[in-house]
Amino acid sequence: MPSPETGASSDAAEAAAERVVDALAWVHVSGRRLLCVRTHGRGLYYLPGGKREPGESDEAAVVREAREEVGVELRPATLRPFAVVDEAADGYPEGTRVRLACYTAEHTGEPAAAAEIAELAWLTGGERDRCAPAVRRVLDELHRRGEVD
Ligand SMILES: Nc1nc2c([nH]c(=O)n2[C@H]2C[C@H](O)[C@@H](COP(=O)(O)OP(=O)(O)OP(=O)(O)O)O2)c(=O)[nH]1
Repeated sequence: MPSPETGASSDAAEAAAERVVDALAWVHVSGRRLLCVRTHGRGLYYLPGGKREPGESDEAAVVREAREEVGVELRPATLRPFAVVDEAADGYPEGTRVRLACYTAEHTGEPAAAAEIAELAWLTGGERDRCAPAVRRVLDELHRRGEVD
């Protein structure tokens, strides 16, 4: 049976872990717009992505999430880190952050809503308010670089 001290510290570790959502996302621009997804039941747009499964690498996780959410195959050899964004997590209790490791990658297939995705949207910088905070940061950077309208 764990001692009270062990119990307390593991509770604290659990609480701390819950305040940061560690996730990955695929950044894909086409026609000067950023590919975004909206999950069923949510109002704001996300980047296609999600959390790693236990023991999964970033590369494997982003490839899997792109396949599950938008039905495309990323080419692992072309994965490049774009940015790691630390922002308020959407859909979690106040104070929760998302640490979103964003990657670009070439792909095959045409993005289409799959699994829990209600719809896709191709967004410009002017549509940033429709996005979760982490996506606003990515859109702002792409707009600043002149890659999205
Ligand atoms: N994919 C993604 N998640 C984001 C963004 N912004 C943001 O706050 N999040 C938060 C909300 C999501 O619930 C969480 C990502 O994890 P997820 O819940 O989609 O993960 P998952 O696909 O592994 O899903 P699950 O098994 O937990 O249902 O991060 C974003 O731009 N993209």
